Amino acid sequence: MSAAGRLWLAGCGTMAGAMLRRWLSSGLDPAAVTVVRPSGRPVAPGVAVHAAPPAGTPDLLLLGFKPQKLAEAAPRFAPHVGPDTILVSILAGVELATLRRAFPAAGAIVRAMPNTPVAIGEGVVGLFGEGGPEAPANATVAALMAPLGLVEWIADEALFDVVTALAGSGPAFLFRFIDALGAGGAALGLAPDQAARFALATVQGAAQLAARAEAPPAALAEQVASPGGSTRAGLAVLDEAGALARLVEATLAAATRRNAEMAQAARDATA
Ligand SMILES: NC(=O)C1=CN([C@@H]2O[C@H](COP(=O)(O)OP(=O)(O)OC[C@H]3O[C@@H](n4cnc5c(N)ncnc54)[C@H](OP(=O)(O)O)[C@@H]3O)[C@@H](O)[C@H]2O)C=CC1
Ligand SMILES: O=C(O)[C@@H]1CCC=N1
Repeated sequence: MSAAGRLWLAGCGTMAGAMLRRWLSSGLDPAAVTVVRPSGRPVAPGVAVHAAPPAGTPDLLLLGFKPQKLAEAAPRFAPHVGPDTILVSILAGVELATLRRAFPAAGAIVRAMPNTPVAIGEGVVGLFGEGGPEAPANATVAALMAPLGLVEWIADEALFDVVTALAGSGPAFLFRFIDALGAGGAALGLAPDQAARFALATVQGAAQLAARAEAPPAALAEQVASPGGSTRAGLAVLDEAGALARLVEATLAAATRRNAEMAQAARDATA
């Protein structure tokens, strides 16, 4: 049995599957886990998989389906959620109030926003719960999330959509940057496969250096850019009229807006 007791995953696709992989590789007993997914596809040795909720009540139910599925799925799971069940939702956008309406009997509800690097214990998990970080259920959730990477509580639920854009979607934006770095090198004559390898290793090394350094990333950039040198010429392009900063802010703003739209759609669908 895990620290969270009997753990049910409602949906086990890309994101919940990544979380489960890390939990299992960090020692979670597969016998404590039940996955409910319409396809009934097997997940991992020892993990029970059902196409519909089986009899019983989990200690912790993780909602891992798409926000658009909430109205359809909630009535199927709600009868299995009681006052001793902690409900954890990774649904982008969907607010605590909507979840509480859909699962009125839940003992506690916590929103969690993970990202796919949790699969290797290098992810980010933002948390927001009904009772604040000190509520007993929230300590259980934080302990469950601990092996996944950086786990932090968010002070204000209104900011959860921004957390989702930055950390939840963030890996996709960085994967694009890795591709763009490689494609840029290839456009200037490098063999595409070599450019792709150099781009990935450069991003990996820079991220690890930044994570270990005491200096902030801006200072590390200055260390690379010799006065009058070539890096400075490249940075000038990224910095011209705040080009990169504006592009990234617009990217996060678009993703944040979409999270709010999905929240509204979930509110409407469950009203
Ligand atoms: N992908 C990501 O990087 C991130 C995703 N999220 C959130 O995670 C959630 C899942 O996204 P993602 O993993 O990408 O999506 P996937 O499409 O990969 O997985 C969706 C899962 O939901 C299951 N499912 C569909 N309908 C139901 C239902 N009625 N009851 C139970 N399970 C159902 C599917 O079952 P089956 O496998 O049988 O088809 C599948 O396992 C979303 O809410 C998203 O906002 C949050 C952070 C990051
Ligand atoms: O794209 C999505 O909607 C989800 C939210 C964060 C990452 N994937």
